Amino acid sequence: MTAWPAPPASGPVDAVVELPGSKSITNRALVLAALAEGPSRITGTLRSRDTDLMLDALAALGTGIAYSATDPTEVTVTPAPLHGAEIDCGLAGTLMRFLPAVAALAQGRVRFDGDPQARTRPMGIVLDALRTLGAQIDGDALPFTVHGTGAVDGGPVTVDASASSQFVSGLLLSAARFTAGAQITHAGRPVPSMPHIEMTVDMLAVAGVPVATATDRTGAVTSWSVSPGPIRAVDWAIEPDLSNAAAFLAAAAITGGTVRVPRWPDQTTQPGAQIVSILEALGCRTGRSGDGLLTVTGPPRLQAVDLDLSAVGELTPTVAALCTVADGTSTLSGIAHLRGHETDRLAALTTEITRLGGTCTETDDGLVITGRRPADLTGATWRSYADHRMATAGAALGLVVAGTAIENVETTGKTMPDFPAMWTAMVDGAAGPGASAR
Ligand SMILES: O=C(O)C1=C[C@@H](OP(=O)(O)O)[C@@H](O)[C@H](O)C1
Ligand SMILES: C=C(OP(=O)(O)O)C(=O)O
Repeated sequence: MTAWPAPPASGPVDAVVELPGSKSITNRALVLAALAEGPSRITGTLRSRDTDLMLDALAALGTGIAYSATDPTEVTVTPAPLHGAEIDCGLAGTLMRFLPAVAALAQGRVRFDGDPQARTRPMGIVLDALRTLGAQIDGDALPFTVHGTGAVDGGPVTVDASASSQFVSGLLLSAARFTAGAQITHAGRPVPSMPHIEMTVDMLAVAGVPVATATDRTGAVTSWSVSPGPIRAVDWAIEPDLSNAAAFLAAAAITGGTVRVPRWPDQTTQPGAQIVSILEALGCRTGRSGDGLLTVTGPPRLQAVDLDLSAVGELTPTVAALCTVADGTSTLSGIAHLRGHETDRLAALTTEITRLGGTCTETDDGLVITGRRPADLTGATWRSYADHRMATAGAALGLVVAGTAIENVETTGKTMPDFPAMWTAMVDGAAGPGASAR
């Protein structure tokens, strides 16, 4: 595979970028639809590797999946009795953490596996929790097998979700279908990516499943309780993916240009929405018009930031790329759990930023990055580590560091159907599916 020469920006970019649907909302909607009382129609479905693997997995388990003949983002999901299957999780956290509970509700043997890198992602906690709730499972990491009996007892369970919020979301999504529901208590260091649990709770509420929560002394939610009951069928309209939007908005920030994203939701549980305040802290101007058009304009020089990214860890590669060229030393903290993401993102970012001549060091729970002017950095081949967000972060630096090439840019297909074409269209106005230069 030859590396993709990241297009350099000849000046400030000026573009409108139309983003496909959210990975996190799509995969939650699909799971809820498969467990619902009747058929659900999903529009704006993200069609990418992570979501297509979810569609394939649910179909393999017996769920009816029908695609519109005219719109690939419109899918009708018809629940059916679930049976044994082979499930390929790829590298998707949302599959490996959301589907074991669904598999335990199936009748039959459900074998899970995924990419080589997926086998090292933390899984034991969610599998142990399911065993406590009555499921029979062989294994503690991918590959593992769930011996579904058609029912899960449910009840109280304590988990340490400090390595991933997905442990809690994965139990919550199926909990209403457990015989006794589930009462989940977190015990351990703080749970990262809390907005993603709020997204799960919010979507369950829309599907008629209330989640009762309780907080600890610091005010952090540490327990979630779901009573047994039906999951309502819902016609879901998926919002644009704001975490993927962040990569494109970074192009405005890093080139001193302007990028506009239509359909920016007014209210959302997507943590990616926080990129707006992060870009403001870096020195960008932002604005939102009444029709939902978000505009971000970059400054002549970005300024360093000191940010706790624990709630929005998936934005880290994008933010780290911007800090690499910001004026001053930035500290990004609260993100030790990124060592268990698609790759060890703290190590990967440190290695690749250093490769370009930047200064980045790892701390216990984050990164310290001393910015350089782009002219003081040197183009090189930026490695992706099969991580879509590493690839897009490298592309952002490639706008201003001539000679940057991205190894395995195809890995962006995990959550973006056609990133290279969209990115190129944003930079130079060539025809692309979702981006255009103004
Ligand atoms: O539930 C979800 O959709 C996600 C939760 C988060 O995982 P972690 O809590 O493991 O960071 C996030 O990083 C991931 O991209 C998507
Ligand atoms: C951590 C991420 O993905 P996953 O859903 O595979 O955990 C991500 O998309 O940044």
